[in-house]
Amino acid sequence: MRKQTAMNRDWIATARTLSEALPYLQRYTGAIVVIKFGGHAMGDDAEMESFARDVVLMRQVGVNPVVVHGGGPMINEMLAKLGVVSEFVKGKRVTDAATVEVVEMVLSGRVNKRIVQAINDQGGKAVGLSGKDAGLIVCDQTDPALGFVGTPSEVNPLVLRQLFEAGMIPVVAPLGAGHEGETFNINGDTAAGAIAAALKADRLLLLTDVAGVKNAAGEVVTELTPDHIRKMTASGVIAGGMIPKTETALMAIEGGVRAVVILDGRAPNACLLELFTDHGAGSLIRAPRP
Ligand SMILES: Nc1ncnc2c1ncn2[C@@H]1O[C@H](COP(=O)(O)OP(=O)(O)O)[C@@H](O)[C@H]1O
Ligand SMILES: CC(=O)N[C@@H](CCC(=O)OP(=O)(O)O)C(=O)O
Repeated sequence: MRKQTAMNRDWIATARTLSEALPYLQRYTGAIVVIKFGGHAMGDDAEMESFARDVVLMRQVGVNPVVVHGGGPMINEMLAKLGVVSEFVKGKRVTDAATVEVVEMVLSGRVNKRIVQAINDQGGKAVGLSGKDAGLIVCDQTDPALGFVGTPSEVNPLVLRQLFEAGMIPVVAPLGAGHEGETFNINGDTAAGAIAAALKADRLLLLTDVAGVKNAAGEVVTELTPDHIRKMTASGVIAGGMIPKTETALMAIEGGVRAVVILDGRAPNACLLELFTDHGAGSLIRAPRP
């Protein structure tokens, strides 16, 4: 008789996880999942590789993933080398004409190409672009006090749909074009939300460096409604970089996205856990069920 060793018990658990994934794989076939990959979630090469594998696996099982990335820490690093200090107001960088040039160079150059390369190294076909390509994101100025910071006013996702049809994975840098030919710096969460709403995505995953949205006691809240978010923001429990994320979640849900999840992108296989297992991860935000 065959004995169950500790090792083959592990294999049985792995097989069970794969089998349990079936209903989720079926649910997400053909689904559009927009993933915001924040600068703080990018971490080291091993974390980047794990993220890229998850994205390639999603595509392999029939999901249409779109990666929209940030890169705030990488912009800070470059600005520091150039001796420029930048200020944030409610999570958005005050961006003058010289700063927007650095922002575009870092986001469309170093950060975008690192992600594209990581996905392609895992056997995916990633295509890097920014919101300025093919009229993807047209912006209005958010507030004159913030300089070249844009709020998406028009999103034309045709180029993304064409890339899906060709089996490719779009990787989008959060920049937009103004009506006068200006380049606008868009907060990565805002850009991801606008793209998710234009695509009426099934899921928007906002990957960051905390396990989810925390309450006043510091515990992660696993399910939130727009109303909870408004109360937690008014009381100051949601602050700093979490504000653009939760604002984005509200906007995306109003715009027709089915649900938004804020989760820790540094946790191994965070996206797969969220999409394909019973466990979920992070904080799920959706409109209350009628
Ligand atoms: N209620 C909250 N729950 C969780 N994080 C919060 C909350 N309020 C503020 N934060 C802060 O928001 C940060 C995430 O935003 P940010 O640093 O801009 O992330 P990213 O670079 O991934 O976009 C967290 O690291 C945390 O310090
Ligand atoms: C207007 C604005 O603040 N733009 C952001 C764009 C990058 C970003 O959003 O990066 P993370 O997601 O890594 O924070 C910035 O300049 O830092």
